[in-house]
Amino acid sequence: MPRALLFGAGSLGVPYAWVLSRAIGESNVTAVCRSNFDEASRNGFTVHSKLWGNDLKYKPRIAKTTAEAVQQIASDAQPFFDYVVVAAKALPSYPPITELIGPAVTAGKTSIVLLQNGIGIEDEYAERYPENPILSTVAYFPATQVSPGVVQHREIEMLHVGTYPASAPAAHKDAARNFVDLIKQGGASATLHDDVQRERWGKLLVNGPWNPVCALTRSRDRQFIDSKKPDHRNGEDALGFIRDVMLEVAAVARACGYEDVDEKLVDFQINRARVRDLPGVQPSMLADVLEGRSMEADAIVGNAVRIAKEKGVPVPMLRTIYLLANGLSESFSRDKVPS
Ligand SMILES: NC(=O)C1=CN([C@@H]2O[C@H](COP(=O)(O)OP(=O)(O)OC[C@H]3O[C@@H](n4cnc5c(N)ncnc54)[C@H](OP(=O)(O)O)[C@@H]3O)[C@@H](O)[C@H]2O)C=CC1
Ligand SMILES: CC(C)(CO)C(=O)C(=O)O
Repeated sequence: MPRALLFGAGSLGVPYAWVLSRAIGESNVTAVCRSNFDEASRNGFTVHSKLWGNDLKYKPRIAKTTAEAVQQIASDAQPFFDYVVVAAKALPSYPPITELIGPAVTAGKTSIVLLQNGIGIEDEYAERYPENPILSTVAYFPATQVSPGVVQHREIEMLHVGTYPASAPAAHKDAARNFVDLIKQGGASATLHDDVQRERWGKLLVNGPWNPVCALTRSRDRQFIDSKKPDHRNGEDALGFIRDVMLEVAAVARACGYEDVDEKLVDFQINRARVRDLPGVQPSMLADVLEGRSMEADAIVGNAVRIAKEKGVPVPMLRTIYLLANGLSESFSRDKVPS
């Protein structure tokens, strides 16, 4: 049976590790936990899902570090991990996540699965682990850890999976296919892509504007839409602004060769939020702001602004919300430094 290690046991990681535990058994899943270590060690995890059902409980192995996780399986018949699933936020840290997962990555054997939003996040893993399959994924899965080890999920579940880079060798392509099969065996939806970057850009249409705007306004998506409906006095409307930012992201995607990230896809993505019931979805960056935590400003917005600059695509609105979101995120770290 394959073995999987979860690094980042939070809103997204906990439900996907539940899916993996259904496919390979909870004893073959290990979760590295930080703030929810005590709770997870005592009671395991619980997922409440509008799609999969409430009170879904499971108890994988729990470790404080990847080194401890490796130690726990050292005397087993298969003493290595087939998958290291990274579902921590894509934030700069010291030491970096690429290094923290090191003890659990066996050269040529372990697939590193990036369960993270954003664009341009894979390079550091591909550089550090050139012999390992890097599986880049895009999750449509609105979820929030509501108390330690307990996650609430609503509305939609779909995982898009592909190798990084798209031109990876055949063995890496096989690893991506096997991972998709596991997710499906666990009862969730997954789609394999030859080039998953197109899906990353398609999702960035959503996260690029919604995550920072919801964080900056402390509003869920539908709440922000309702904050300013089209108005005869000044003609401004909140949803129209989001659409304009999405069009900037789409222009960058097209400059990278993804021609079908177009106005039609923008309208599809914008409609998903428009038809939601109040209060709407809480993007992960809003969850961070409400907890006073750093936000993925670079992974989700800054990298797109940088790529736009390289390609000569003007993105004035995206640049503005990037600088504001980055400033807000930095303020949380500043607050933590004793004066
Ligand atoms: N939430 C959502 O609805 C969705 C999120 N995403 C993306 O998924 C990724 C994960 O987001 P999300 O699940 O919301 O984030 P969360 O903050 O809910 O979870 C991240 C987890 O990673 C843990 N972690 C971070 N650093 C370390 C470390 N050094 N050692 C051990 N554990 C660590 C955190 O622990 P601690 O609690 O101690 O900080 C936390 O449990 C992000 O890229 C996000 O953009 C994508 C789609 C939907
Ligand atoms: C917007 C959402 C919830 C979509 O799944 C997401 O990706 C996030 O919270 O970062």
